[in-house]
Amino acid sequence: MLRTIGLMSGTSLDGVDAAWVETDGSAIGQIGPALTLPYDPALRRDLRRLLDLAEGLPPEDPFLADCVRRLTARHAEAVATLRAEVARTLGEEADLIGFHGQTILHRPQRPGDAAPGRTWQVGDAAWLARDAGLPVAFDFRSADVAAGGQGAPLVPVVHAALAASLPKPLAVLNLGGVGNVTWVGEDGTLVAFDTGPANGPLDDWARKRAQTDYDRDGLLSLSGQPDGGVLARLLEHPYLAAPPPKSLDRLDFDRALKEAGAGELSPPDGAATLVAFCACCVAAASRLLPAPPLQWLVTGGGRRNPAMMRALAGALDQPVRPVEAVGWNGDALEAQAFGVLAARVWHGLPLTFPGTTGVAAPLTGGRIAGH
Ligand SMILES: Nc1ncnc2c1ncn2[C@@H]1O[C@H](COP(=O)(O)OP(=O)(O)OP(=O)(O)O)[C@@H](O)[C@H]1O
Ligand SMILES: CC(=O)N[C@H]1[C@@H]2OC[C@@H](O2)[C@@H](O)[C@@H]1O[C@H](C)C(=O)O
Repeated sequence: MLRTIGLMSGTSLDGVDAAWVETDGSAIGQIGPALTLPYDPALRRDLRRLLDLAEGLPPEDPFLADCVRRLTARHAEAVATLRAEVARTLGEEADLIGFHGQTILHRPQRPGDAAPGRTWQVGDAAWLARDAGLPVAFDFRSADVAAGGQGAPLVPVVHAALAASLPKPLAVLNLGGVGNVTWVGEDGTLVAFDTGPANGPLDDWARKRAQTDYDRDGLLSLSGQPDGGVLARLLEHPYLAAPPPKSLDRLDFDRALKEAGAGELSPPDGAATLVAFCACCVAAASRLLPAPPLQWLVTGGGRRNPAMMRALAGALDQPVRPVEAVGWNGDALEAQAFGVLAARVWHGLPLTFPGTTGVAAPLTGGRIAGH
């Protein structure tokens, strides 16, 4: 087994998650410590700006280069801190790093698109490999997009490995900036796709209208009422009923939100409407699954929002529980997954599947720096 450190900087731009896990890419051995290093407000703001600029940005843009340098340095700090913790608590080292980087643009090919798809994760893997003195697996998504796949989600294969002994069918719901679901059938069949926006628009709303980074503990949304009209207009979005495979950019619903009139609501009602919309997106996703799951296990920061968990319980017909109910760590899961995916890159195992990204056949991907 390889001793991996997985690193994930998700679409909510709140910081980098790092986790240590022993794995051969298929089985998961010892699970070690995990941590999150938050980004300082300036880096958060600049990464958010990068998302808006990404489309026309040349790779050598100096603002981009500066963001990449600061982002990579924070990842290196996370690696060093976690390695010290692993040495102290387990007496272990690491063999391999899995470095997702920061997605700044995600536009896989959609039906009818003339242009080829594109997905862009930034981060300096070669620099990180030199700094850590370890090989670094990176660029997990582009081979899949180049082969006509969605390039996301990637974590389902790891959800399935973790869920090996749980009753099926099972749904794992990740509520990060964007939401995504993994459905695992009784025979191991995997179906996975992005459900819709999750915390991304809610974070933007909280920042713009309530001067807070996010809807902490659901306080803002719990004090408002969803607006039926705005919600009904949002629910007409064709993404929701479209069959998988499908995936989203962090900003894909911004225009729809504006056109639906979400911006005119009061801060609490706007937040309540965004929470309700996220839950309705998940309910729409549930109608696209091959069979109803026995339960929904919720991971990602959204599970910490009581308003979100309440809305989900109301919108879904099956029990909804945080992943901690089955002993997983919902703050570390994505980082652990990128450790496992790094081992898969190392061993040349497929990362993506027809049921996850829509590639024609299981496909390998990723590259290794510092090897
Ligand atoms: N206590 C809390 N109350 C409400 N919301 C919370 C709380 N803690 C975290 N969140 C939400 O979770 C978000 C972070 O979630 P997470 O770390 O899963 O996202 P991510 O990994 O960046 O995104 P993605 O999975 O889309 O890549 C925060 O931006 C915030 O909106
Ligand atoms: C392009 C990209 O970075 N997508 C992320 C994003 O955040 C959640 C959702 O959208 C998911 O599809 C994906 O991340 C997880 C880690 C995945 O690939 O499984």
